[in-house]
Amino acid sequence: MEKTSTQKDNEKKLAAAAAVKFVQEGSIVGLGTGSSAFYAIQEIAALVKQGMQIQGVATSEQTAYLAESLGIPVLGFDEVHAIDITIDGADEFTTDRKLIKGGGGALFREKIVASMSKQEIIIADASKLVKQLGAFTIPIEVIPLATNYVLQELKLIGGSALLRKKSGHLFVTDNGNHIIDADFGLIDHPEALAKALNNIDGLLAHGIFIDLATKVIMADGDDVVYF
Ligand SMILES: O=C[C@H](O)[C@H](O)[C@H](O)COP(=O)(O)O
Repeated sequence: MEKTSTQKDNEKKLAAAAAVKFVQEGSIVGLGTGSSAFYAIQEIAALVKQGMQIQGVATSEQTAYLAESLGIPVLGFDEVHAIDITIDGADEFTTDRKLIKGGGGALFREKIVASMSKQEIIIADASKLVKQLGAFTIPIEVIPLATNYVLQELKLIGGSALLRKKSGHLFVTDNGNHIIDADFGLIDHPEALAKALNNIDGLLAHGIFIDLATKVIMADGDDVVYF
């Protein structure tokens, strides 16, 4: 039976609390984007209130605003060279920690932050666990002038692709770009697809994350499972 949104929220909260236990005094912490990361940010803010020295790096403008409003000092990308630990969500993950991210359109900054992080912890409710990636379409950030070219190239490699809209207008990312949601069906070879996508000019980033997550923490009911 499909869990209610309250049950899913409880799982997100539980996973977030488990992840925040890995945050240490003096850390630079990557702050994810989305409804799961929201709970981690609340927990991190509570640590800051208790006097723990933590500085954040935000994966989106929305997260930067939330973190600052909760009292977490936020550093700019130009102020950091490495991030100790990042806590972020995902749209899908497999037990070998391959992910699809970017449902909220924050994938580019999320990928940069993940790449800069010594530990990238993904938190998720149990609905995000899949045997094979691809039921969730792959978000792709595209430089606006290259949109038609990238749409054509995606078709050539077998994807059906749609430009994301929000309230009737093209979705614009924090970086001033657009998002294409590409459907390749269930993905047999995520590494090969990630490589093919990386080769398309004008495609800034895609939501397949491989070899970036060092841990996935999933809550299923009251149980916390580590991958
Ligand atoms: O762009 C958004 C991010 O990749 C999110 O981490 C992802 O969409 C999961 O979000 P949520 O925790 O709200 O399901």
